[in-house]
Formats: sequence, structure tokens, C-alpha cells
Amino acid sequence: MKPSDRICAALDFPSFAAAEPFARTIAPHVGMLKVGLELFVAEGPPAVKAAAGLGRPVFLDLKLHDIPNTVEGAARSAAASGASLLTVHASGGAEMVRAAVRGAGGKVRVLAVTVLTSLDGAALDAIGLAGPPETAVVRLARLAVGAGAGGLVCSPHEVAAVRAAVGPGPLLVVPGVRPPGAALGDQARVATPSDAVRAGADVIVVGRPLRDARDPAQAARDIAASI
Ligand SMILES: O=c1ccn([C@@H]2O[C@H](COP(=O)(O)O)[C@@H](O)[C@H]2O)c(=O)[nH]1
Repeated sequence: MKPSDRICAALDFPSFAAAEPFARTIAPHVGMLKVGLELFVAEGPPAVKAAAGLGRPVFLDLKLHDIPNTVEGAARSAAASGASLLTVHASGGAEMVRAAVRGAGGKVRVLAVTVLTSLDGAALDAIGLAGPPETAVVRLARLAVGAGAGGLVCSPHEVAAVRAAVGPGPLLVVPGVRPPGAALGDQARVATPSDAVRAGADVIVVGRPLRDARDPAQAARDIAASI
């Protein structure tokens, strides 16, 4: 795999018209494009189709979290959109993850988000998940893989422990990645692209450090050269 294939660029924009110049520029320099909540809520499935038209697999990052029947239907709809990857929250429970996998019908790989990379230890304490983040992440990772998830989303801090817990099969997708010196924004559990890949990330998700770069193509090339 080429280093650039490990990079997923997040299209965090309010419309596809706003995203398109960035998406066209960045697509040749990354392995995947991510359509997240902001763009999908604004545009719906046509945004997935347009992104896929740029020649890269599309990661539909909806982080579904609802009763199993509802998630199954949403996953079925997502599978029809042309996306290659779809997220659900592992904390929705094993039955919900199973329902997502059923709805996906083998057309889209279901990834389970363990613990959002924006949450630090104090924030986890406040929602009743006391203890080191890694404990909750590994517990949720095991649950989700046991329920059929084809991959996991976790922070660079836990990726090695997750790999050790779930074995070589599941795809490990890692946001919370910041090139040296880049602003953290709202991310809490972060590492550099090279540290994230060294720790075992199959794919790193990069949003603002590419989107807000003066030269996004060069920023992507720099990341690829570093991993
Ligand atoms: O735990 C998670 C799950 C998903 N994300 C998404 O990744 C990108 C990261 O963007 P940055 O600008 O590089 O912070 C964004 O689309 C999130 O929705 C995440 O950050 N953490």
C-alpha cells in the first residue's frame, strides 16, 4: 500500500459546491474521501455519489446510534448510496451493530466508533465512563467486532491496544491526527500521522489540517512522506 493510500481526507464543508474544489485537489493525493454529518445533512446521498465520482472510495461517517431496527434501515440506505465504509457508534450495543451489518448487506463495511477522539479522561468520567479511555475503547472494540463490525474507529492513543485485542482482521481507522505543530481544535486524544501509523492505524483521517492548509495537495504529500 502506498503511504498516501492510508490518508482519508474529511470533506467537512457545508455543501458539495463548497467542498468540490478541495475534493478535486486532494483526491489524487489520498486514498479515501470522507463525507461526514455536515455535508451529508446538507446534501444527502448525492454528495456520496459526487465524491465517489472523484475516483476514491467514500467513507460515510454518519456515526449511527439508534434502536436496531432504525439503524438497520439507515445502513440499508447507506449501502445504496455507493459508500464503501459506514460508521455506527459501538455504544449503541451489540444488537444495534448486528442490525447495521445486516442492513449493510455486505455492500458497505460497517465500522464501529469506540470513544470519540474529542473526549479526554475528564469528559469520559462526566458521562460515567470512569477509568483510562483505553479500557472503554478496548471493551467497545471487542463488543463491536463480536457483533460483526468490519472495522473500528479509535484514537491513536488506543490503536495498538485495540489491534492486540481484536487481531489482524478489522480495519482500524484513526482520526485525531495532527501533523507536528498543527492546532488541536476540539480533538483531545491525538498523535502525529507517523506515530498513528506506527502504532497500527490502517487509515488515518485528516480534516482541518488538510482543509485549512494554504496548499492542501502539498500538505497531503507532506503527511504521506512522513508515514
Ligand atoms: O472519534 C472520532 C470519529 C470521527 N471523527 C471525524 O474525523 C474528522 C477529523 O477532523 P479533524 O478536522 O482532523 O479534527 C472529523 O470529520 C470528525 O467528524 C473524529 O474526529 N473523531
